[in-house]
Amino acid sequence: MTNPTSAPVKLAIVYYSTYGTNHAMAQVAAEAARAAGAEVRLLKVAETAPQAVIDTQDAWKAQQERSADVQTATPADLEWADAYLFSTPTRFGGAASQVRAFIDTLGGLWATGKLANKTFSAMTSAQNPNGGQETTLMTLYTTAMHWGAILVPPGYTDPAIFASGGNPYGASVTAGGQPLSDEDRATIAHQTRRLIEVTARLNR
Ligand SMILES: Cc1cc2nc3c(=O)[nH]c(=O)nc-3n(C[C@H](O)[C@H](O)[C@H](O)COP(=O)(O)O)c2cc1C
Repeated sequence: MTNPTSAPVKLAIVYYSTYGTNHAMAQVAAEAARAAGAEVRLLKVAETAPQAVIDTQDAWKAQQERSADVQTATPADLEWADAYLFSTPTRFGGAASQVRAFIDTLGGLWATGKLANKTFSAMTSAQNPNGGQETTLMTLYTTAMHWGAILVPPGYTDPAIFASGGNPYGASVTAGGQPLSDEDRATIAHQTRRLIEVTARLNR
């Protein structure tokens, strides 16, 4: 557990979600992080798809409305935080371009060393159980290494990971429009608590 006498860990949860899966994953993480004593900013990245395209899909439009009140991530949020948890749909084996577009705004922070020594963990979802979750997570961890981040993947540090597909790189939901399973929720909560705990130790 985190040390109650130290300052709370500041966690930025940064996600993109077209249909709601990664939004739900981010919400589970936020709940777990707050329960672990962290100060949390739950942040979506800006949409980059044209509204005319979004309007052709009811499910995409519905998710846009559900997340209307969620703050949009800015570089200042990453400067504020000392821990980052990213969550993105898998797109052809990589992160959604909306997430990459946000990452591409971070050059200034990187150049001034403001992304260094932050902790970093990542989650994803894909339509298929072997649809590229691991490669997506690796692309995000590769980016975090360029920042000088301290990677905090879950590994096999909790039985919940085995029950939800056994991905040691990060929570990986098989997305079919269904609500998150209890197993997925437990894995996300564990990954988040571990990120908070490791960050708290570093902060001490
Ligand atoms: C352009 C595009 C590419 C995708 N590529 C993959 C893929 O490579 N493998 C896979 O299993 N699912 C793929 N999917 C399905 C998404 O991963 C799935 O819709 C997403 O995980 C749902 O997350 P969300 O509800 O947060 O949007 C793709 C979807 C889109 C729109």
